[in-house]
Amino acid sequence: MGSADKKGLFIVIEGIDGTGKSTQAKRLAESLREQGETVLLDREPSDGPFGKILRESMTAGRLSPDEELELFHKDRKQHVEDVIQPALARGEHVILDRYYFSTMAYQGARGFDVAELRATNEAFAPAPDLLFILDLPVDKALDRIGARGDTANEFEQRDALQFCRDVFLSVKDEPYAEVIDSTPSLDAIHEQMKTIALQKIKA
Ligand SMILES: Nc1ncnc2c1ncn2[C@@H]1O[C@H](COP(=O)(O)OP(=O)(O)O)[C@@H](O)[C@H]1O
Ligand SMILES: Cc1cn([C@H]2C[C@H](O)[C@@H](COP(=O)(O)OP(=O)(O)O)O2)c(=O)[nH]c1=O
Repeated sequence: MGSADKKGLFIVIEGIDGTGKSTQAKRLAESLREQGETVLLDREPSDGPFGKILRESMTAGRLSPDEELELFHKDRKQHVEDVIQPALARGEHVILDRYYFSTMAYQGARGFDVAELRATNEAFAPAPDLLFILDLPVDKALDRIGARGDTANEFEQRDALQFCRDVFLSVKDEPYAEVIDSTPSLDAIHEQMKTIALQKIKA
């Protein structure tokens, strides 16, 4: 398949659990397709072999930090080479629900150096053209996913999610980053993201 004369737009949506990433990613893909755009909607961990092992580990029992990080990198390398870059080259827009900023956040929360994680990933994973950072106070996000567990777990979970929220916000000054306050309604947020994405596509 030859490459298109214009590369697709690489759009990434990040944020802590419960900020609305999956919901908004689907809505945005639908809206862009209604505008006649060709869109690949995807996620990380991916549906590839390494991503499957990672997803299984989320219910079967978390892997060690080192094993988990290695798998996220293997998953992303394969995902970038086999899925993301070929789609962009065909002129398709890619909307990705989580990317290496989640590695910086969640594996950073497990003790890895955030700047090092960023450098390692950017050595093989292209920066997005547009990064939506969905932002919400941790307690509101937890309410949305009904994840108010027992107090011990909750405090630990809240601390980790606050760390993740701060990591996502740490890249807000990048030219490709847009922080989206995720307090308003689903529809209001969708309209905001659709407007920004269409402006970039038409530019
Ligand atoms: N802006 C919003 N207002 C109210 N509820 C929301 C909003 N965005 C998402 N939700 C709800 O919060 C929950 C988590 O949404 P989801 O898209 O799965 O978040 P994420 O993928 O970031 O974990 C879902 O029940 C969804 O309907
Ligand atoms: C992409 C990525 C996800 N994750 C974590 C975040 C999520 O808790 C988990 C699975 O992602 P996801 O399916 O998006 O979970 P949720 O819908 O609950 O947000 O994987 C990492 O730890 N590192 C990464 O690099």
